[in-house]
Amino acid sequence: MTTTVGSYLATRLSEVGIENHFVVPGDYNLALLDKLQAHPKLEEVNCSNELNCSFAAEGYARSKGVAAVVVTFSVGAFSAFNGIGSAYGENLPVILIAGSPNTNDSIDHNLLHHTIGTHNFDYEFEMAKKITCAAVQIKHAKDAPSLIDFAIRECLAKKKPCYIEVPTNMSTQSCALPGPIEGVLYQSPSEPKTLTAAVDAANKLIGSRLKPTLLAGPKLKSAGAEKAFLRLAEALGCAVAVLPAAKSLFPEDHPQYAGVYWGNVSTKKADAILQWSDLTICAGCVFTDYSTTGWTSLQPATHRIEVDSDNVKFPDHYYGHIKLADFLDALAKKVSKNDKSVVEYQRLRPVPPAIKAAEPSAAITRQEMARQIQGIINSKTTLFAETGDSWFNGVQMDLPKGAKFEVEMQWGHIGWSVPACFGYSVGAPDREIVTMVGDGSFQMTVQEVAQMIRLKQPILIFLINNYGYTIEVEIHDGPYNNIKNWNYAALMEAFNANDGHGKGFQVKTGAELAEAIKKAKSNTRGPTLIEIQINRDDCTNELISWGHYVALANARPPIT
Ligand SMILES: C/C(NCc1cnc(C)nc1N)=C(/S)[C@H](O)COP(=O)(O)OP(=O)(O)O
Ligand SMILES: [Mg+2]
Repeated sequence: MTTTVGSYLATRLSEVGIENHFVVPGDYNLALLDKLQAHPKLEEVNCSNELNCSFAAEGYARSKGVAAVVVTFSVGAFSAFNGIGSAYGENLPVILIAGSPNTNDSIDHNLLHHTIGTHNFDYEFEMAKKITCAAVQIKHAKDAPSLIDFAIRECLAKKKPCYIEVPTNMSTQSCALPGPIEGVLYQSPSEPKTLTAAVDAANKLIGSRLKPTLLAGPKLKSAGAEKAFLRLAEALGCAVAVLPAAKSLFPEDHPQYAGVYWGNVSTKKADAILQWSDLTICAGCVFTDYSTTGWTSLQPATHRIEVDSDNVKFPDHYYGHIKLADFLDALAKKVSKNDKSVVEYQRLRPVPPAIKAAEPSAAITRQEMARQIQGIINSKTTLFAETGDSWFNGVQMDLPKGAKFEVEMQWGHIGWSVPACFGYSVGAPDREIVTMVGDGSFQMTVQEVAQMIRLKQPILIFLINNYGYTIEVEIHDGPYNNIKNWNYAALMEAFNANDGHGKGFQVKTGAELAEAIKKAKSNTRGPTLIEIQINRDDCTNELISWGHYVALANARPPIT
C-alpha cells in the first residue's frame, strides 16, 4: 500500500491543523494543487498575487497557528519570499510550497521558462534556505516522506517558515504512507536540571530586589505562553506592561495592567513604572530600534531577566533548552508576592482624558476618527494596525476583555494588513476584524479586498487617507513621500463587478464617519471600506516623537 507525494503532503498539512491553503496557480504546481484539493479536509483559497498570498498565509498562521502557501517556481516564489520574511521575523510557522521544473530538465541541460535563464534551477532553494528554518527539494519520491516531515517538524518546533520544493513531475509519484503525526509534532521538553537551576536563580534575584515588574513580548504568543505569563503575573502581583507588538497578550482590563511600554511614546505611563522598577522579567520580548524608540527605552542589563522561547538570560548567567511557558509556570509556583510596583503604579496611572465628540459637521480629525473607532471595539474584535500612524492610533486603543491586536512590527512591510487580515479571517471567521491602514500601505496590496468580497468577509477597513507617507514625512521629508491620490471608496464598485457586496464610503466629517460605521455594521455580506480624508500633518504626537528618535538612530555616523 502506498500513496503519492502530493497526497502525502496534503495529509500532513491537514494533520497539523491547516484547513485552507493559499494559492496562486502556475504550470509548475498544477498537479500538486490537484492533489491538495483532492484532500477532503483541505480547501484552497485563491489570491491575487504571490506577495498577498504569502501575507494571507502569514495572517492565517496568526489565527490558526500554522499556514501553507503554494506558488509556482521563481516568478511566484520570489514574491512570496516577502511574506516568508515576515513570517520569519514575526515567528509564524508558514509552509512555503513551490512547484518547480521537471526533474529531467536539469539532467537534459534544458533552458526553461520562469527561470533566470540558467541551466541550474537550485538558486531558489539556495535563497529559501536563508529565510526559512528548513528548506527541502523533493527530487526522488522515495525521499518525500522524510523530507516533508523534517521541514514541517522544524517549522512547528521553531515557529519559523519552511520551504518545500516539489518538481512538477513529482506530485503523482508513489511514496510510502505517512506514520502517526505525533512523529512530526513531538518536541523535546525543557531539560529538568537546567529548568530548576534557572527558576531558583530567578527566584533568588527577584527576592533580592525591591520592586520587580513584568514585561510581555510578542514571542509569548508563538511560544503558547500567554496563560503561563498570566499565572506568573498573579503569583508575583506586580505591575505588568507589554511591548507594542505584544498588545492584547495580557488582558488590558486586568488590575495589574500598566500599559504599552514603548519608551517616551508608551501608553498609560508604562515607561514611568518600568523605569521606577529595579528588575523587569522580560518574557518573549524582542528589543529592536523600533520597539525601543531608537534604543532610548532599553533598560540596563542589570535590571533585566530575559526569558526567550527556549532560554533564559540573567545579567551574569545563561540557561539553555528551557521552554518559555515551562519557566514561567515553574517560577509562578516559587515566587513570593511583591506588589510594590502595582501600588506605586496606582499613584502614577494617568486619568484617561475624556475625549469629547467633535462638532459633527466639522472636518474630520485624527482624534475624532480614533474616538469613533474606539467606540466599536468589542470582545470579538481583532484590530489590525498597519505600519504607519495606524501603529500609534492602534496602540492607544483600549481593548476590552477578549479583543485582540495584530501588528507586523518586526518586518514592517506596508500593505501587510490587507492580505493578512483576509487570511486571518479565513482562519477565524467568528472574529470581527477591524483594520486601520494608511493610503500608502493600502496601495501596495489593495487587490486582496476583492478576495474579501469573493469570500463575503464582513471586514471593516478604515483607510486613513492623509495624502502620503506621513511616517516618512515625520522621519525625513522629501518629494518622494508624496503619492498619487486615488478614489479609494470607488474601488469597491470595481471589485464588486456583478456579484459583490463590498461597500465603500468616503468621509470628510465626524457625522459622515458615524453614518458610514452604522452602514458597515449592517453589511454582513462583504467588506466595508471607509476612506477617511484627514490633513497630511494631522498625526499622533507619538509618531512625531518616535520618528525623531528613530531618525537619530538611523543617522548615527559610521564607527571608523
Ligand atoms: C513608505 C513607508 N515605509 C517604507 C516602506 C517601503 N516599502 C515597504 C514594502 N515597506 C515599508 N515600510 C511608510 S511607513 C509610509 O509612511 C506608509 O504610509 P501610509 O500607509 O500612508 O501611512 P502613514 O501615512 O500613516 O505613514
Ligand atoms: Mg498616509
